[in-house]
Amino acid sequence: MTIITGRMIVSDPLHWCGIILAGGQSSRMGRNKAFLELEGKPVIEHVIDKMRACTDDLILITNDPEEYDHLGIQTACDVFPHQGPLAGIHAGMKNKEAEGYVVTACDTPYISVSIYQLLKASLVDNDIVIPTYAGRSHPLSGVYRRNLAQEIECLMEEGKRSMKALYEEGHTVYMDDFNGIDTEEVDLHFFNMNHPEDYDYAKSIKKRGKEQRQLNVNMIR
Ligand SMILES: Nc1nc2c(ncn2[C@@H]2O[C@H](COP(=O)(O)OP(=O)(O)OP(=O)(O)O)[C@@H](O)[C@H]2O)c(=O)[nH]1
Repeated sequence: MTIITGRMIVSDPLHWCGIILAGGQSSRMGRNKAFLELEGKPVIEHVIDKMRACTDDLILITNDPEEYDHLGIQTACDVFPHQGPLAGIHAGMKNKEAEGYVVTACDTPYISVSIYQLLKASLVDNDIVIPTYAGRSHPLSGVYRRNLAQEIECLMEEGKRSMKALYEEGHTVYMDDFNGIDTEEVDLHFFNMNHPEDYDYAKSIKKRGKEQRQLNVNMIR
């Protein structure tokens, strides 16, 4: 894949697959978060569009694949159902061959292609690159190397579901400097929707003018 940065075009040696995690319960939202409408289309379509712009291939991991048929992208089910996001990453790696994986949740309408490009560029000498923001690490916005697939399978078999357990299995680095990316774009990248109020907030973001927007950090993961 070719990456266009602010100043130059660089050739990316890795083949990248995007893994969209959509196997959760959406219990706090009370309905499937992926299909909430924002700006005339469901959140999942916003996510797919952004992921297409920074990967060579895509897979969506859900336990209800028929619901996503009409989107025209490959889907697969968790091999370890209802075990959380790490199981979704496992299923993505199992079903799609790639050298690097870009992960996202299905409830993040405003993810930033530029942030993912920075994370990808940092994977070269590492196995995992995790962004940190507002004092927290965000593994569901991370990038991962294929060589972790076996370790993830072992963790799942041992019933270890924590993303942090995975960090110890490879060379993990954290990124908190988003190098020239607009602060609002960074804020929005880490915005996700868990509760109906988060959805209301998401709808209000684009209605308000840029200068009036004040992202409520408490609403971020
Ligand atoms: N494939 C897969 N994805 C999951 C699983 N659990 C959560 N996710 C996804 O991970 C992301 C973050 O999930 P959460 O918001 O923490 O959990 P959720 O189950 O979607 O929502 P709640 O039921 O309200 O906790 C979402 O995109 C979920 O769809 C799982 O077991 N398998």
